[in-house]
Amino acid sequence: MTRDYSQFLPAMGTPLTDKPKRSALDILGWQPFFATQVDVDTLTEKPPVRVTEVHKSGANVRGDGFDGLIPPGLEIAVGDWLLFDEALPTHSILLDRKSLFKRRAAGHAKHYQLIAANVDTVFVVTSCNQDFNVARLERFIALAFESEVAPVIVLTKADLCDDVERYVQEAQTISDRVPVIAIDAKAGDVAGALEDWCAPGQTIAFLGTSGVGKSTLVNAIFGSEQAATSGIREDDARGRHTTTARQLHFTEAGLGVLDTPGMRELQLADAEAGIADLFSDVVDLANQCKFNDCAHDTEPGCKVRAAIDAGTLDEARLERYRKLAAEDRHNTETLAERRARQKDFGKMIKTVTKVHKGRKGRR
Ligand SMILES: Nc1nc2c(ncn2[C@@H]2O[C@H](COP(=O)(O)OP(=O)(O)OP(=O)(O)O)[C@@H](O)[C@H]2O)c(=O)[nH]1
Ligand SMILES: [Zn+2]
Repeated sequence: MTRDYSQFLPAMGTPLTDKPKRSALDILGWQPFFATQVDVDTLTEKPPVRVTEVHKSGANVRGDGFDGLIPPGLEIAVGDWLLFDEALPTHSILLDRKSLFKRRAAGHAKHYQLIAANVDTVFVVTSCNQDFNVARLERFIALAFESEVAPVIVLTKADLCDDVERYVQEAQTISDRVPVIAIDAKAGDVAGALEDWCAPGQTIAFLGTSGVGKSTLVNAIFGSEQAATSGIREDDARGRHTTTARQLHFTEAGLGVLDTPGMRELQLADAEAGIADLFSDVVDLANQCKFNDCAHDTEPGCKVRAAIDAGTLDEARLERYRKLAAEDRHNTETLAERRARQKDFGKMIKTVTKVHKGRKGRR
């Protein structure tokens, strides 16, 4: 008997070691973090779906063999995972988020707009030119830390710069937890440079000011697929208005790419933990100062000053930390809180003036 071994042999042109096939859910970014929140019975009853678009009129969700709209009513962000209740979609269960970008809603109340959930990596993009600004990079990185998303600094336009290494080195001083990549986003090997963070099942997003090359990077990642993707968006195949939609696109391999206008307007607010995380060296020193309310100015026993004098802490960095923390406090305060503080301050001034006058009178 002659057995047919051909099935064990690689077909022409395919690699010898075929990678295991990924499930539809894996390709949508299903990870152990989510799987451990569900038991098998629930999984079959309420299959997981990922939110790929959020509109005023509802959300688009995708799962294994499912791609459709659900009505509004759930507090969800693009990137969220739901245990889908097909009969009563608004009774779907929201799974715990790995990460969340949110934004202060307009108005005065402490209300948030959810921008994107379950992003794994955010590329903080700037260029090797006058756009490069350490304080701005720190702002974006503090935001990423606050949102529990791992940041990577991408320096574009390396092809137009004579001294790329200087930019790379300066970016590397920001945090030893943030990798730095310099690249020509237009003609370089973008997929290769970013591959460590772009495995199938991962979800990525981009932060950066206008013109630094975010779209160029996204186009490079999608390659020839992009034409089809943007074609659907522009034609608005389902007859909906999609310009302000928050969308999550997937490459054929299963990399989730978040393309949402809101990401570009992210403010620094409620980012105290993220800032403390990025400047943990300064915070640690400040905690060792002799006085709890040390202003790190001329106080005796100030560890921050001592570090500056010893050359282990950069004075400019301390100043940037102060500014960032102040910006965060300012944005975090509601208008009512600000008024109350100003009123308190006004009262204090009055009291101080009174006391002062009283003292004068006694003399
Ligand atoms: N030479 C060169 N040009 C680049 C590079 N990256 C981006 N560009 C160019 O810079 C311009 C702006 O790039 P975009 O990708 O549109 O920038 P963006 O960050 O998406 O800008 P917004 O959409 O306004 O937020 C385009 O003309 C790109 O071709 C690069 O690495 N090298
Ligand atoms: Zn101090």
